[in-house]
Parts: sequence; structure tokens; C-alpha cells
Amino acid sequence: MNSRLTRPPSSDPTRQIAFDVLVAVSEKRRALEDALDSADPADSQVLSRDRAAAHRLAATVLRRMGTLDAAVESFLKKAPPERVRLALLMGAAQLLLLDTPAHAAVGTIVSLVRNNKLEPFAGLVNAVLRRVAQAGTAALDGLDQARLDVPAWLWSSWGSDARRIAEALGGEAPLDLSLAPGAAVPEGGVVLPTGSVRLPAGTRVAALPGFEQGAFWVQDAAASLPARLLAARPGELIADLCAAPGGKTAQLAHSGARVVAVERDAQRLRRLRENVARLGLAVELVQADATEWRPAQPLDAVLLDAPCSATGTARRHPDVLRLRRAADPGGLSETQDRLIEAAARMLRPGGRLVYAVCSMQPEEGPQRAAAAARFGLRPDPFTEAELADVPEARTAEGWLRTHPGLWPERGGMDGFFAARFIRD
Ligand SMILES: C[S@@+](CC[C@H](N)C(=O)[O-])C[C@H]1O[C@@H](n2cnc3c(N)ncnc32)[C@H](O)[C@@H]1O
Repeated sequence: MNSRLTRPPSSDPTRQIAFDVLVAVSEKRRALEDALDSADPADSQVLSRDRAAAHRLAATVLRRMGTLDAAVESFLKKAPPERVRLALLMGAAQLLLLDTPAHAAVGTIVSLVRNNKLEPFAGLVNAVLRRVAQAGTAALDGLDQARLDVPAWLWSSWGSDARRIAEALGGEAPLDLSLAPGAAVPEGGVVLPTGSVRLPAGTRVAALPGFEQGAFWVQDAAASLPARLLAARPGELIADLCAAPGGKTAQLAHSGARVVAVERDAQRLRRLRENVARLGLAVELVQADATEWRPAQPLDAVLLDAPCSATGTARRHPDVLRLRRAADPGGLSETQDRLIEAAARMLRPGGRLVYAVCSMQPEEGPQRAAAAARFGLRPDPFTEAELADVPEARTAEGWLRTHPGLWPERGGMDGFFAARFIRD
């Protein structure tokens, strides 16, 4: 990405940023948002509109990579170098998925290739993209797009839900908000059965009236369920472990509980602090490793939103589909167990723990819940009444398991797992 700083400002910042971001994800294995944040910091000419368009283009390539690869491959004799491939996928995404006129899509990607020291491939890129443009959406005929866009290991890990999940991952996620008690529903928002408010994908949250005043915060409908299922009561002493950016902290604080939010990462803690301040909440913030931190007195309840592979957020963060490896979810089990054990020690006898992950991987969800008995934790399944607004998310064991394929008519939801326990 540093080479970006030595180039003259691009006449096509949207595609240049999208390309830089895709290169960073592919070659440096950086997350999409991080790569976007550091793309072109010195270029004040870049408008937020260009950045938003670059984000959309890069995210589309990451989300639909298998399909785009298959569409382009049929016009290639051999695999091109990685950066040329990424440029081709950008062109194909514009032509086949984003309705960019053919002359604009082909010409701009050929210029992009020339401006990025890939001049020898300009002819090839021009020829392939012209053929993709000629074929139009017929280039997608016969492709099992949902299957192609999800890596095989993820597909098989999702069992019989795989197709529904993969189909839901193909589109952009809406913007979901959690409202402070008594706050008005922002214009255009639809109230979901769970109480979250849904606005169309691409809505700029900071521009909505009430944002500065702390009337709401961004939180996927599924992400709002674990804190609700902890059923915090006024005056209870509760720790929110692994708390930033603070969506669940806000829910707990609004319930009237005394909340300590524990976050290890300094930068993320700053974001948590800003969010808590904007929302006007009284929360004790602690920078600490939750496996080592101990409360001053035993707690009534703990919410543990553990670090995980985050495959449940792939709609919003399609880089997850490209960056995660099959070994990743199992690799975090030990950390997740250590956090569960630490949480169990913080509780008074009879105290409650909700363990949650934004993951759809069995190693991080049901398998961790099954292991929790080792730490003196007794399962306390969610009742049908507690999940009456999303009955399809209640598992046979009484745990919560959501995925993007649920609520297809409403625009889906993120993947989450949650289980509740009582300390013996
Ligand atoms: C899934 S995110 C939490 C999202 C948050 N609960 C919310 O609802 O907005 C996980 C967070 O855990 C933090 N984290 C990871 N390991 C930790 C540890 N051992 N102690 C404290 N925080 C940790 C990460 O920095 C990250 O901010």
C-alpha cells in the first residue's frame, strides 16, 4: 500500500482505492476495513463518496469472488498474475453485478492496469473484459453462484444450512440500529420483531437525526439477542467482557444494571469510550485481559462476547470469506475456554453467564457450550417464550443460533451463537 503514496493522485480514485484494498487483503491478508482506512491517507482530493464507492466495489469482488473467477476464467488461457486477476475481477464485477456501462468498466480497468505497473497485461485485460461485456449476464448462466462464492471448508461446516447462508451472503447487509429507551424510530426505519430498527444498506448512520444525541447505536438484529438473553435487572452488578465497540454494553447499561466493560485493546477501548459518551451511559471502563481481570466483588451476571472467527459477520465483512482458514475456529477454542473459565470465577453462586460468538462454526459455539460444564457452569437453556420473536433461532439444546439465511423476506441477520449458564 505504501507504493500508493509515491504515485501521483489518481484520476480515478474509486477504482484505485478498491484495487489497493483488494491487493492488501490478498497479499497482506489485511481486513477490508483496515485496508480501506489506511488507503490513500495523504490524498485530500479523495471524497467520502469515492471511498464509499471503492468500498462497495472491493466488497462486491470479495463477496462474489468465486462466481467472478468462474466468469472470467472461461476467457483466459492461463491464470494471470494475482494483481491482474484482481483487476479483471473488478472489471467483471462492474460489468456483471454493478451495472456499470461497458465502455466505462473496460476502459477504466485497462487504465488502472497501466497505472499500476501492469502495462504488459493491458491488452489481455482489454480483450477479456470486452468478451465478458459481450457475454453480459449470460457469462453467469449455469454457474452455481452460491456454492462458488463460499470456500469449501466453510460450506461443509454449515451443514444443511449452507445453501441458505451462502445465498444470503450474496447481497449487501442492511443497517440495523438498537434504540435507546423512548427514542423515536428514524425516518424510513422498519421495526423488526426483535425490536431492532432496519434501514436500507448504505444508509449513513452518522447523518441520521438523533445520532449525536445518542438515540441509537449500530447493532445487527442478531447481535442484540445475547445481551437481551442475559435479562439484566436494575442494580445488578454485571461485567461485559470483550466489550468494544460496545453495542452490548449499551444494552446492559440501559437496563439499569451497574456495568463494568472490560476490553483488552487500547484502540478499541477508545472507540468504546466514545460510544459510551455519545450514548450518555454510566459504565465503568477497564482496559484489561479478561482472562486475568478480577472484579472487586462477585458478580450477578457476565456477558462474554468472545473473540472468534467472526464468520457470522461475513455479510458485512466479506473479507472474512477470503481470510479465514479451516484451522482458525478450532485454534481459538482454547482462548474461548479460558475466557469462559475466567467468567465463571467472577460469578457469585447462582450468577448467570451468557457466552456469545459472532461465529457460525460449531467449534466456537455448541462445542464450547458443551465444554463449559468443566468450569462449574450448569446449562440454563433459553425458553421458547424468550425466543418467541425468532423461534427458528432456538436450537434443540435451547441455545441461540442465528445465520444470514434467517428472515430472508426481511433481509437476513448476522450469524450468532449464544448459550446461558448458571454458576453452581
Ligand atoms: C466480538 S468483539 C466484541 C463486540 C462487543 N461485545 C460488542 O457487542 O460491541 C471482541 C472484542 O474482544 C476483545 N478481546 C479479545 N480478547 C480479549 C481478552 N482476552 N480480554 C479482553 N478483551 C478481549 C477484542 O479486542 C474485541 O474488541
